[in-house]
Amino acid sequence: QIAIGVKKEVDFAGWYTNVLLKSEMIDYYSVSGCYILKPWSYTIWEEIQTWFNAKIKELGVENAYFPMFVSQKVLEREKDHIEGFSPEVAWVTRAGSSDLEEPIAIRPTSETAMYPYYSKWIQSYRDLPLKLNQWNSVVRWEFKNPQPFLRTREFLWQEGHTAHLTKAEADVEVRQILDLYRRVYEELLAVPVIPGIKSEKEKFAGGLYTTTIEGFIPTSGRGIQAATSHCLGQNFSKPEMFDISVEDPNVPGGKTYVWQNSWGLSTRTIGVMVMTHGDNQGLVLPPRVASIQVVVVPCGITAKVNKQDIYDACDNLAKLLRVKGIRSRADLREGYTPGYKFNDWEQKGVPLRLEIGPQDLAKKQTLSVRRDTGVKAPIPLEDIASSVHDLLETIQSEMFERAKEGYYSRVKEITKWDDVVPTLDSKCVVVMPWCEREACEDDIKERSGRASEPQDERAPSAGAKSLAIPFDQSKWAPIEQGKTKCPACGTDAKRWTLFGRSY
Ligand SMILES: O=C1CCCN[C@@H]1CCCn1cnc2cc(F)c(F)cc2c1=O
Ligand SMILES: [Mg+2]
Repeated sequence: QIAIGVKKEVDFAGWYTNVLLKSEMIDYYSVSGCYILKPWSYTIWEEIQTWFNAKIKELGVENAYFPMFVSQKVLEREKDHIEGFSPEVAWVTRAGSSDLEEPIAIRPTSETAMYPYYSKWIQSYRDLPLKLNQWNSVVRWEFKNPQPFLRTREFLWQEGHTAHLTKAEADVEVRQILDLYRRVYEELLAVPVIPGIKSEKEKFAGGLYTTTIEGFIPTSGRGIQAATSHCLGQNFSKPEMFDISVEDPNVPGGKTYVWQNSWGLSTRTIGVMVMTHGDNQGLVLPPRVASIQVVVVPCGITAKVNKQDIYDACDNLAKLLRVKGIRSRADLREGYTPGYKFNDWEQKGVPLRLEIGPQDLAKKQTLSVRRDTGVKAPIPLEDIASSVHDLLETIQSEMFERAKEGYYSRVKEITKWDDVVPTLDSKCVVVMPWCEREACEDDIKERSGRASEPQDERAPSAGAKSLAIPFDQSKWAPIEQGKTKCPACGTDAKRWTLFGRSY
């Protein structure tokens, strides 16, 4: 079987779907914009779920499940919350041959499904904080061209919805969750992200503020929103919305509306990981989430050697590693050459291959081959489990270091407008001292839409939008309030802000 067939840097979109198909992560599905998640990708989602579930339960979050159907009058409770989104809402209008009395929406997110019941359940401040999460799928009938994991009409995610007595409590939790999201990317997927706050234009309009972790795909030079954690303020608890209030413990007879957060992380995680680490041989999996971390392959089988000895050695090695908690398999398939097997497992992104041939057996060693760098090194079978464990740790951290370099080397500090479009056209993101005025952001999007040199009209490069105002401003020179000017509009700059083309 040929390798991926297209090169990552030549045809990124084609490379991406080929990698997903040849590694058996997905299969296409008969409804457009939907994909089948096969075990090779679903096991990654399970790994993320296991880790994240344990962490949110430490924060006192409990899992629950709300129905996927939302009645029209509930979904459209607050016109302005929903109006921008209504084209994406999918509706059930018929059952069998009979039309429904009134259409029922399939949840695109669950605020409107959940909050009428938050109102019913939360009566006293003793009922706070209420912290529920659900693992489910949501449907958004997007019309932009779909991309597996990144933009699909149904996707898996978790959505957390919490209610607090005070803003201070809500503010703390927003950041606790955002940091868990950062850790999912950086510690499990070896993908670097930049945490920050969204601009007024980019935030969730129904909320008070949106915090985000921003990823970056060097091959396309585009930013990508990796996960979000919103403070909704009292926007959804106020009387004209869902009326979620408790008697105020500090004001006798007083009533206070609860402060809410909502936060989400989706299977977009998997797409970002594939794009970040994949190469022209296919998928490259971070060991931490690989369902098979080590594959052991018998080599050098000829008529002259005792095949069974080699097979037994491979089988025993794989078993020994499994006993030590390393997810390993021996590939003892008959009728396939070692080379065929190498290619197979390289396409599937298995982080480490161990070869055993007659010479290896004689020298009591195995030849290790790293998927991320291709580096080969003999390892003594003595103490093999701890050697392999250490090597997998090294692979994980070096994948992360390389991805960090790929991201941060493409974040360009800009203080003059003329450098913005050329920076975007060179597949980098801009970080600039920005005024944070919404009119300025609209202007930047407009002015950065046209590339600096005439481009193929069919694919005019989309304008830049603000990605995040990083929480950590210490990476750049302090902005002198009242002195440093916004390169786009010349008014006083407030904070360094990331701008870029994005998914
Ligand atoms: O982003 C999150 C995290 C998890 C919980 N929800 C929040 C806000 C979701 C914002 N959003 C995002 N997309 C939507 C699409 C729709 F079709 C629709 F009716 C509503 C929405 C919508 O409210
Ligand atoms: Mg959307």
